[in-house]
Amino acid sequence: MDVAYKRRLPTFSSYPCVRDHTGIQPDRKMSRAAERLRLMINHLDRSSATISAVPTSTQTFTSHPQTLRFTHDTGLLTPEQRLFYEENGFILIKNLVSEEDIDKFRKAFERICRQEVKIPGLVVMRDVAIVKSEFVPDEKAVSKLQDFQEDPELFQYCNLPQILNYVECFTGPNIMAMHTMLINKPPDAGKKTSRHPMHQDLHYFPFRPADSIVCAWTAMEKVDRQNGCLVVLPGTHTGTLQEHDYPEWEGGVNKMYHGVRGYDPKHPRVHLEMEKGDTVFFHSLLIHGSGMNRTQGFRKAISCHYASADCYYFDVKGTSQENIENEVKDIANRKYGLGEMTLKDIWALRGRLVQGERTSL
Ligand SMILES: CC(C)CC(=O)SCCNC(=O)CCNC(=O)[C@H](O)C(C)(C)COP(=O)(O)OP(=O)(O)OC[C@H]1O[C@@H](n2cnc3c(N)ncnc32)[C@H](O)[C@@H]1OP(=O)(O)O
Ligand SMILES: Nc1ncnc2c1ncn2[C@@H]1O[C@H](COP(=O)(O)OP(=O)(O)OP(=O)(O)O)[C@@H](O)[C@H]1O
Ligand SMILES: O=C(O)CCC(=O)C(=O)O
Ligand SMILES: [Fe+2]
Ligand SMILES: [Mg+2]
Repeated sequence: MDVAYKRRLPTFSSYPCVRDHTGIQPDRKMSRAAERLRLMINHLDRSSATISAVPTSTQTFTSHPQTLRFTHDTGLLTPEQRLFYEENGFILIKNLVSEEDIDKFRKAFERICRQEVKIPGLVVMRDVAIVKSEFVPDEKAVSKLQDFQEDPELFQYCNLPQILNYVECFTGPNIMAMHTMLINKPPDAGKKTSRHPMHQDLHYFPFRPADSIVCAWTAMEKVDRQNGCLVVLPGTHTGTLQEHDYPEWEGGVNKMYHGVRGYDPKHPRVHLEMEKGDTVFFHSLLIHGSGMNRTQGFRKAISCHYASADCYYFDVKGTSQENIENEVKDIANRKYGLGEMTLKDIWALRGRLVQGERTSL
């Protein structure tokens, strides 16, 4: 862990993830402070939980009221886990997706790469470093799949009950799967194009509120600093959406891989090293990216962005998101001849209800 981040951490001694920054040990013994917090939270109203005292250490309590703004009480998250997400904007759950499921997703991915199946709406991306070379129908040519909502096997990921149980803690009970990806980060070809610049996913979404949008990202194999694990800037979910643009990287940047403008590489960051099946849930404003893949393997992860079905669309014209909208529109026009379709129509067609009622999105 970065030393700078360690210094920033609160002194709350039972703070989850402090020591290994990789996850919660659900069976870790709760401290007295956390137990008191749990009792307090139990007395609170579900939707507008307000706690009148928050432990800043095992001994002392501040008198400042704090609102639990980012999490819902569904009975699943422990008080420590809720506080962790509230403060950091992400939470890592170990061993959430089974080996069998992941192997099934991997096989489905390979069939798509070999072009044995054709999935409507699916986007197959190649890394910018190899995009001009001859195409071979092999997983080595594919850096990412996007929009697999019409693939019955891959889409099972978005419906996994153990994932949805966590998602509900951030979105509430009506849940839409809005955006799906299988990322196959290739071995870096020497130009660092396998990196994903630091960004906020909200930049891509024409719907709100930001607090009701969460990403589930599951490692399909061991991911570490060597093969380019996720890198997050803890606490940045409490800020606002920043301007995004292509980073000025000598070796080139992948299409639509915008990064936050003026990214400060000295900002404290946390590398999320994960085992196969571990899953991180993170807020749509959390600044994150991933480093280059220094191995010869293709680093695989599967993810879904969920939003509360109660979210609403808005017109991004005149906002910082206009640049990405123009790129998306350009591509959609070239591919499908967009015609009268708006960005909102495209998202509404792509989104799938996975729990509860489709109230708005
Ligand atoms: C929260 C979430 C949304 C965050 C993110 O996912 S950030 C990244 C989002 N990225 C995307 O949505 C990218 C989606 N990708 C795509 O739509 C496609 O892969 C395309 C970039 C349009 C390429 O489509 P494809 O069917 O392969 O079309 P073509 O082979 O005719 O290529 C069209 C022009 O695009 C270029 N291209 C293809 N792949 C890349 C690349 N990786 N980086 C940079 N440029 C690329 C390609 O060279 C071609 O350019 P020209 O020859 O027309 O100049
Ligand atoms: N100018 C930039 N704009 C946006 N994001 C950037 C910029 N420079 C680097 N990043 C991102 O910062 C993160 C860390 O970059 P780096 O290449 O150092 O990753 P790393 O290899 O995981 O770290 P390390 O080399 O310390 O192991 C990556 O997500 C990278 O894409
Ligand atoms: O898997 C990764 O490298 C991160 C991908 C990501 O953050 C994204 O596509 O939005
Ligand atoms: Fe992202
Ligand atoms: Mg580095």
